[in-house]
Amino acid sequence: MPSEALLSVRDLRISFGEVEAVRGLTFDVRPHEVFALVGESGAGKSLTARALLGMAPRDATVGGSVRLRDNVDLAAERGRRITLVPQDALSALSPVHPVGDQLAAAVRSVRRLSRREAQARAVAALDRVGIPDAARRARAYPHEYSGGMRQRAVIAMATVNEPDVVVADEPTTALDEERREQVLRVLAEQREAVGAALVLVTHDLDVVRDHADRVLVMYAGRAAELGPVRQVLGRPRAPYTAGLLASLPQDGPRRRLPVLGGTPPAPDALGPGCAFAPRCPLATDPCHDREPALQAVDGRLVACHHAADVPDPLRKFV
Ligand SMILES: Nc1ncnc2c1ncn2[C@@H]1O[C@H](COP(=O)(O)OP(=O)(O)OP(=O)(O)O)[C@@H](O)[C@H]1O
Repeated sequence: MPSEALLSVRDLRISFGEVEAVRGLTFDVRPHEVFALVGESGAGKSLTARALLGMAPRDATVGGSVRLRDNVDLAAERGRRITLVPQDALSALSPVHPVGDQLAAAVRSVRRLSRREAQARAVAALDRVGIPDAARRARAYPHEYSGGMRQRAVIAMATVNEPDVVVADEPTTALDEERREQVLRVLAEQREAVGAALVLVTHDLDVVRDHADRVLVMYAGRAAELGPVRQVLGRPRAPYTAGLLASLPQDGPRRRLPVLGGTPPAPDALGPGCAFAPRCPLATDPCHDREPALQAVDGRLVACHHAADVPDPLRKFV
């Protein structure tokens, strides 16, 4: 896998007034990889994902930098070299235009093509994502699509212009389990077909394990652990990652053990120490006093004073 970064994020900070919700993230997204952002609700995943597209909320102050290779302007490349698959497909589609017209408009926004040519590309894109009878369905409106079909249409929209990076923000949250798998499969197929990298935002470690190459585990707006999925999930070095892993079902997809007690802190209630310390079984005095820096341990980066002591999660934390 080429190591030159496609997208470089340096010391990304996103704040609302005095409150910092994303607190200094640094990472690269490499060509063709699937890079997962994982963490509990409120960790800052969506804010980070949006910042990658230059789409932070209006009232947010954004510090640090996000750069695409070649140093091009992110906002200008949104929809072209970097695209979004949002959580809620309806929000990405206009209710007043047929789906095919919306795709054709996306095509014509970056290529000089006739309406007919763009429409043909739109139908082909819908066909590729598995919309049955695509030529007819292209003339239908979003409300005439099922939830799974809408999400696939949004994937078609995000990949039709063959971007370098697709950012998918919890693309399957609104779907039932069967459709979830279908949509993830379609997303993987389309990403491969156009040769894009994928930034996949999820709170689900099963999805990370099955679909991602590298993972950034976020906690309270910071990186807890960052590295190849096999290393990070195979032998976590951040107690937070270990706790998340131990919460995975042991004998069936529906059972989640309540291993990680407590809830993440609100961004306006952080103390001087490690944000995870109040929930961490390994926490000692230094953890409450000073935030750990990211350090390289065992082929990944970890922010933990006890990175070297984190036990096998499934023995110790359950
Ligand atoms: N517009 C906003 N104004 C103020 N605070 C915000 C705003 N948007 C997000 N936040 C805060 O920033 C933090 C991170 O939010 P974000 O949506 O990125 O979390 P997340 O990890 O994506 O969670 P979820 O899985 O629930 O979507 C949260 O505490 C949230 O309350």
